[in-house]
Amino acid sequence: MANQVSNGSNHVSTKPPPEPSPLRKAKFFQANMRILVTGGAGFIGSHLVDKLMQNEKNEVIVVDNYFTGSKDNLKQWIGHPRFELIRHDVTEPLLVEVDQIYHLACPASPIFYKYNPVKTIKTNVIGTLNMLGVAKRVGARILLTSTSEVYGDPLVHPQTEDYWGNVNPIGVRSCYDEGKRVAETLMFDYHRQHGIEIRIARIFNTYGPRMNIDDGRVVSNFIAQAIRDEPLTVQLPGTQTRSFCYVSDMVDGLIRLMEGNNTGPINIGNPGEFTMTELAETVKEMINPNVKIITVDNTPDDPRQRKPNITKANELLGWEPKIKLRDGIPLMEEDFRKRLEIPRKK
Ligand SMILES: NC(=O)c1ccc[n+]([C@@H]2O[C@H](COP(=O)([O-])OP(=O)(O)OC[C@H]3O[C@@H](n4cnc5c(N)ncnc54)[C@H](O)[C@@H]3O)[C@@H](O)[C@H]2O)c1
Ligand SMILES: O=c1ccn([C@@H]2O[C@H](COP(=O)(O)OP(=O)(O)O[C@H]3OC[C@@H](O)[C@H](O)[C@H]3O)[C@@H](O)[C@H]2O)c(=O)[nH]1
Repeated sequence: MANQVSNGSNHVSTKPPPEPSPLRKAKFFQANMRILVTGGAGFIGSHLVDKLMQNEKNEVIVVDNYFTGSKDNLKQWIGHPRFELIRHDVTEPLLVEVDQIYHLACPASPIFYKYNPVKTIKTNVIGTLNMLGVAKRVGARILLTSTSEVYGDPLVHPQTEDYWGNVNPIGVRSCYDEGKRVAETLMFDYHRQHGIEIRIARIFNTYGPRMNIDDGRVVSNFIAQAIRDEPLTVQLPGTQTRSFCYVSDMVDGLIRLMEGNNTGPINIGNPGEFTMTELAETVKEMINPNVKIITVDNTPDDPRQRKPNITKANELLGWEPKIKLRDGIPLMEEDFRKRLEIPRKK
């Protein structure tokens, strides 16, 4: 008889195996990895979302309160069947079922994180506790975007991950740097106490297209100033150094860390080190040789030097940055000119 299947016993079934749910054929059901990105409407977050969405097996949920981020950064994904955008503040509890969490939500520019310091520390502490709560409830792996600011004004140079830092606990930057240090502590306590799978990236200064034009960070400031024909404002003394990583390199490093087997903390940054005067001169030379460079007052506790040692990222993740500062600046200039509607002079 057709369709008869014997299982070796006396029982003979005439029924074919059940069809999978018709929902499985729907586009939104094909994902096999659901990923939460907090702060996904921001600068790094939106580039990370772009990369994650390129993989058809990923479904991405962004939560963001739009303090420094914007829906505009995600406009290409809004309405996509594998994408969801939720207006939500991470200081409030969240119930979602996900496999991975990239926890980025936190203002990153010193101007913005100092604007409401109590809110910044709540975001770092309560926000991270809430996201660890999600990870614990659903068994998700969670990656925290910590910062080179956990090294404070570093006395070890370049900075290695085993350096404990030199941080002012009561200064105007503490809401951010101490906030991130507590966030790292919470990550490790949840890991040790509850077995949560954690990943910690210590991100060094990152730049690229989509930064807010008036974000206040140095690369975006200098590029916007050069395009607008305004003096480049080097904060004194100008000899302080930073190391700048292009955003696509950063996103690559974050995904490698999430997918790999190491908890971190791992430095992710570009070791190319520049003084702020050198950066201003480079931007001037590349974008607007007629622009003036002026010096202005600095803010308290500005770190005097910063450069990542990336041996760990290299050995454990096979990662190293590819884009040099001189190759990244023109990519950012193009994006800023488009948004400012100021074309390059012929
Ligand atoms: N860009 C860098 O150079 C750098 C360096 C070190 C660490 N980081 C870290 O990387 C992450 C992303 O930085 P970025 O440069 O993209 O900054 P960003 O300000 O562009 O993005 C942060 C995002 O988080 C959102 N957000 C802030 N508070 C929130 C809250 N309470 N609830 C929900 N959403 C909230 C903002 O609206 C924004 O979309 C941050 O955690 C930052 O500390 C960045
Ligand atoms: O217009 C400006 C702005 C900034 N600066 C200088 O540029 C340097 C870098 O300042 P930024 O504001 O870009 O950034 P910072 O290095 O202070 O903090 C940064 O690094 C670590 C991250 O976690 C933070 O989120 C990020 O903003 C500082 O020495 C600052 O004094 C200028 O010289 N001119």
